[in-house]
Amino acid sequence: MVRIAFFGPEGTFTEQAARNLAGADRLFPVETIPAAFDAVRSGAAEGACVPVENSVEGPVTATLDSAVDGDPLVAVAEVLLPIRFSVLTRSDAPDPPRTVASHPHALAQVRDWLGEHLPEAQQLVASSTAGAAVGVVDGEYDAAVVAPVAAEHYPLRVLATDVADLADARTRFLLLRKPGELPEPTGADRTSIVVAAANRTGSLAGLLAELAMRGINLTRLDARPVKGDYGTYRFFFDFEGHVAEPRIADALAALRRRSTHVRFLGSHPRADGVAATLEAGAGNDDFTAADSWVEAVRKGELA
Ligand SMILES: O=C(O)C(=O)Cc1ccccc1
Repeated sequence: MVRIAFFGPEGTFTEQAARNLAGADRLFPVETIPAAFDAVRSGAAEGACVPVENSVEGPVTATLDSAVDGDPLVAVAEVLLPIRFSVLTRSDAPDPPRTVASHPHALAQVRDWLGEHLPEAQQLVASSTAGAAVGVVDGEYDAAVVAPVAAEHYPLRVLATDVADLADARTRFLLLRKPGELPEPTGADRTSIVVAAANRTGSLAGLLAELAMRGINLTRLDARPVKGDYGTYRFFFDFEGHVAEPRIADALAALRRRSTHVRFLGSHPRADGVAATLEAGAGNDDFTAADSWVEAVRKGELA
């Protein structure tokens, strides 16, 4: 049976995302995001579900760092979840709670709500939202900010539901596998890569120009420091399109010529189904026709 590791424990938003992507039967929790990657790398799981970015806090840095730190994995699917929180407490905890714990991305998304409703509670960082719920059960914290589904997993009292500072907060999650057959292009795809840019004038601009010239629309750009090499960065690019399409393949080849450190992180359908923007001359047929023209020139058939 295909087993899918998710960033747990049970009751995280990532579990909800993994259910949407792969069904509920074959999932198992691991404690950290790097452990989810390692489960696939070691063969303990065939896939892993991890959060990658949210609309309030931005990138999930543990996911970006895990994508470059070991053997390559690729994203084959994604899901976008609207994020609203519940706040859970133990029935014998102080009222109001003196401490409230959660994943840092969750705390960032309920800062105003906590300021208004639990202004005295000390905010503590937990490994995940559900990890915070476990901490409340164990008496480590008084309250936890969690995914609504966590209330089904842990014997805790619901203090509040539907909590969110921003009404349309969303998080995007990825399903990762070892490199292999890629998902078919759909016309509404996303490609992800990570590139090491040299520390010299214009090197990032040069990488971006390769995409812009080919009419490729960027959907995300994040920088992460290269550990142990102060002042150097890797750049994570997400852009519209699939590596099976000539403009994307052409751009990847150009990036590869500019930087020997390019890692392909996957081409897969977008969860929001938004079709790729196609500039005039950047379609598959345009590339095929242009290649045929060059071929004819080479053969001396055209001038
Ligand atoms: O901790 C969780 O439940 C996660 O899956 C990570 C996360 C945290 C906050 C919002 C969305 C995802």
